[in-house]
Amino acid sequence: MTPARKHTALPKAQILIEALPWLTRHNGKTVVIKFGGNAMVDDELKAAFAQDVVFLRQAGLKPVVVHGGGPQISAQLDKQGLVSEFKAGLRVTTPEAMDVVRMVLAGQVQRELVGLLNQHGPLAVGLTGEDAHTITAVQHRPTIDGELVDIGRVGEITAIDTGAIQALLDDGRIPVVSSIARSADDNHVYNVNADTAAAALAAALDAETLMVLTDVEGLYEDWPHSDDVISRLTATELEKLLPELSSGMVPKMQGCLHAVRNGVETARVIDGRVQHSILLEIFTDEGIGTMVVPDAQGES
Ligand SMILES: Nc1ncnc2c1ncn2[C@@H]1O[C@H](COP(=O)(O)OP(=O)(O)O)[C@@H](O)[C@H]1O
Ligand SMILES: CC(=O)N[C@@H](CCC(=O)OP(=O)(O)O)C(=O)O
Repeated sequence: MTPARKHTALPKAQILIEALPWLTRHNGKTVVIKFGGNAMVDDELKAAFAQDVVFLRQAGLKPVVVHGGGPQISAQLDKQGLVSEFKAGLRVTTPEAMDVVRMVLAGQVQRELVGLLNQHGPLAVGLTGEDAHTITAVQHRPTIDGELVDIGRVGEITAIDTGAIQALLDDGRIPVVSSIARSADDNHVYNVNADTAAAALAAALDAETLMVLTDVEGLYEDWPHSDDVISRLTATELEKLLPELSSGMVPKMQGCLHAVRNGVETARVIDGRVQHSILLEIFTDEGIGTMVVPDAQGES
């Protein structure tokens, strides 16, 4: 090897070797990654996301992707002249809107991500929560100002069957899940918030990590007045903060709390607009977003 090649090879080898403790720690572990619709900013970012997920798979982890698509659904509803309204952070979903939600999530967003992942080999398989009874739900009726409100075909998860996802993982595949659920009697399909679906899947799969990629750096301490990110908080600290949160952060942080209270070791909210944020989060010390951890033993 010429001295010049040695010069460039050494730093590369050092970078690889620095990842060794993380590779060892995460080997064989399941990681649920939620890719938010707002984080799917452009084609380059989506391609980088696919590379990261494939990298995790080739490094011996078991990634499961759950994707969102809120802005993409809103754009399609708009195009079809259907009104789009959110109550308690959830989309009011009429039967016509449900058709659009299903078409956009399963037919467009999921297909695109599966296609990007499969540019690296026959790895990704798409499914919705309807497939193999993966996600079962009942109609969700949120309480707003003390009253139960009907927001249409929005689902509250009652059961998760991890069989199909587990079989795909055992076969070395990367499941890509759309957040649509079925009712137990199979007469209805439901629109489920993708953060909620990702958290429920992470808990049911006994995942090591839930990673939520969004369009902010993490959970801001005093949003929208300051951009100080809370880098780490325990389940109890997060629980106290929940009533103060608004809009898209509510299902995200509720999901993180559910995950760490149900066996997931860490739940993280990170900036999906930063290329390769997943790799930084998993393989380095430079965690860049908000990390939620279970309470220390004896604390609650
Ligand atoms: N405390 C907070 N910290 C950060 N973002 C917040 C906070 N409270 C509300 N938000 C809003 O939540 C949004 C992220 O949620 P959402 O729009 O549902 O994204 P996604 O499509 O990734 O699920 C942010 O863009 C921000 O506008
Ligand atoms: C019930 C409900 O609100 N469902 C969401 C499902 C998609 C989603 O959650 O996408 P993001 O993660 O990109 O926000 C919706 O209809 O927008």
